[in-house]
Amino acid sequence: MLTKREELFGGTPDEYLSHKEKYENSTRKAVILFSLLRKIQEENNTDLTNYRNLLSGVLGASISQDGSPFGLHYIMFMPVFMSQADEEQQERWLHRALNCSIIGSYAQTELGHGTFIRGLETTATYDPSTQEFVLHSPTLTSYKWWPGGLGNTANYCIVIAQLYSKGECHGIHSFIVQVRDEDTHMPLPGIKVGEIGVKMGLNAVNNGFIGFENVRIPRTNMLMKHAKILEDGTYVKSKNSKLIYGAMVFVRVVIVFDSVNYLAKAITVATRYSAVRRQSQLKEGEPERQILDYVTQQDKILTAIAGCFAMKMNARMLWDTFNVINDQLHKGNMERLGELHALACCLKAISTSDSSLFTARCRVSCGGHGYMVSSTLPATSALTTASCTYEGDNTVLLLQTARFLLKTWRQIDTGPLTPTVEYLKTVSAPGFSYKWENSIEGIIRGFQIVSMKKISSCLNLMTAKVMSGMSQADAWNTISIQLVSAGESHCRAIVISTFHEDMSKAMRSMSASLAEVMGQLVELYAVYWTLERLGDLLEYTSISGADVVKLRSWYEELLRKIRPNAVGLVDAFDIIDELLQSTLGAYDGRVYERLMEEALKSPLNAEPVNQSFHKYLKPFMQGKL
Ligand SMILES: CCCCCCCCCC(=O)SCCNC(=O)CCNC(=O)[C@H](O)C(C)(C)COP(=O)(O)OP(=O)(O)OC[C@H]1O[C@@H](n2cnc3c(N)ncnc32)[C@H](O)[C@@H]1OP(=O)(O)O
Ligand SMILES: Cc1cc2nc3c(=O)[nH]c(=O)nc-3n(C[C@H](O)[C@H](O)[C@H](O)COP(=O)(O)OP(=O)(O)OC[C@H]3O[C@@H](n4cnc5c(N)ncnc54)[C@H](O)[C@@H]3O)c2cc1C
Repeated sequence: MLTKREELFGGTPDEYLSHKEKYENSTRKAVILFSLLRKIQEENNTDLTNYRNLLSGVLGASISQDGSPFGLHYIMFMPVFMSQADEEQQERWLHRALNCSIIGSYAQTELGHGTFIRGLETTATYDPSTQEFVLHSPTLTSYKWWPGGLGNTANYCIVIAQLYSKGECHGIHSFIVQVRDEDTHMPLPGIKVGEIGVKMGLNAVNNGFIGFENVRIPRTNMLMKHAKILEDGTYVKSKNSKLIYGAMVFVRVVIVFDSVNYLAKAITVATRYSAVRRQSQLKEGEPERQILDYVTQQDKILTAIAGCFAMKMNARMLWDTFNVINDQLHKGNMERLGELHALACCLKAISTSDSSLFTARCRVSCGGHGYMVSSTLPATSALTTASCTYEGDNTVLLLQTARFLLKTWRQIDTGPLTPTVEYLKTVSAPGFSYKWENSIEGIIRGFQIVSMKKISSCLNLMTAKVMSGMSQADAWNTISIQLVSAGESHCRAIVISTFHEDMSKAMRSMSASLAEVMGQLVELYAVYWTLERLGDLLEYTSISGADVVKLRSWYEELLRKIRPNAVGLVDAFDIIDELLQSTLGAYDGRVYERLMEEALKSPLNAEPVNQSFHKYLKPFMQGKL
């Protein structure tokens, strides 16, 4: 009798399963895991606060490196319900979703549209004679494409469609639609649903497509917490049209935590392997060195560790900010919605692009063995690059942040600013003077000045172009590279200052030795990004060549100091081997034995001579083909 653990982590490695077998196996494992999660849920009432803990349980423990067919059910279907459905609808469906007696997905993106959601083509036309909506996919490009779990798993999904009533279009709204029979799982009439095929990664997520041929759903299937359609077809608008976007903000907040989880896996593998792997002699005649002793290796990996800790603290800040503002939104106070959207956008963009960049570095830092699927680094790389696209393409999200920053800058003199942007006022105040200094505080100030000057320069450029006769939209597009850069600089200033402030607070309750190591990570992160963004700092601050020389030695000194604690730092993530799923990163360090053990599991090693020898090779080599 297999234990739960063996059931979850045993069997043929996913990499040797067919696409279909991989899905079936991940569904089998998901059912085991989510039955356990369902038990946890039954012990606690689940609202948005502890919902995130539950969700990070889902994400952190998503046991297959290829994701899970139930992921979207937890990540979007339920949060959208909690934020967009009215009391009666939550009563009707939420409990069933929470105990997984229905499995949902979230269908927004279409073949033809992902970013520009106001351009979505799926329609929901209200028919007052039957008090129903008619859902329809008018074109091939209107087919929903990408929704996780929709291919073969979900029997319900939330569909985002253009709402028409009395001949008028009221824009995109959310609808709950049953897509498969709850008993037979057959697609319901008028519904064409399937799976989109093999992807670069996440091949257990079961991303699907769906098209509607005049499918009728009751009026009360429109999620009506904000906007409504009355029985006679009267449209009641939402207090704020942007509230429909709310779920995307929540998921972006979760993605920041998720990018930390993925990066923690990659650096655990790369760091442990770099402590085990010995290669080359530093001095003639000496034994070969641990590759972690090479400063170039430390440059790749220790900066990733610092980045992981930095983003973890910023994820917590974002979650706290989300909760504060979400409470205000529930009370009808929309004042900080724009700030929350801008913060969620830039932190989602920067956390995922950093995670993708550092994970790719971890892969190459492990040489050829880092290219083995059994190292888990290729799959983690495929995961992190996907996160730069889903829940909003990173470029587009940084432009959203820039849009908010320009609006803020235009109003800089009209009153106090909200917390995440009040530094703009400080560093632009008359009489504010600043001279570069090689210190954490000096670096934070420097990044804040760069951000402020970029935003100000973008606004001046936009104004000049519009004054010269260019349209607002063309001026925006012309300088959009600088707008993205302004969004990134703003985010980097926030990440460094949050890491420094929150870590300084945490260090007060640490032992002196631990506090020293944590302080070194903060310095390493700040100095690394200073050296990475030297161009901006030279353009907008008084940093000098002499400062840069000193920064470089400071950086190298930090790598030397952190090196002895590198393995201890990643062990602190405490990722069990079954979740790490890595021949290179397993806790026992038996790298070579594990590589060989995994290789022997390859079906190609089941027999000494593969059948292709007799069918192809031998006749070929004998000139008979
Ligand atoms: C956890 C990880 C596991 C894996 C899970 C994978 C899940 C993936 C699931 C998905 O991918 S679901 C699909 C996700 N799709 C997107 O994120 C689409 C991205 N596109 C957009 O969000 C919008 O199209 C975009 C913001 C880019 C532009 O929309 P609009 O053209 O309506 O906005 P516009 O730029 O004109 O701005 C209109 C106003 O809305 C505001 N706004 C836009 N999005 C908002 C938002 N989300 N929240 C609050 N406000 C928002 C914006 O700030 C602005 O306010 P102001 O007028 O006051 O300046
Ligand atoms: C693994 C994965 C899972 C997903 N899961 C889901 C899901 O469950 N449900 C769902 O609804 N969707 C899902 N998606 C879809 C995802 O949300 C979209 O892919 C994403 O929103 C980007 O849209 P797009 O693919 O149409 O890219 P596009 O918007 O076409 O972007 C392509 C390029 O155009 C650029 N671009 C687009 N608009 C602008 C602009 N205004 N200014 C400047 N540049 C621009 C982008 O920067 C990018 O470089 C998933 C995607 C992936 C990869």
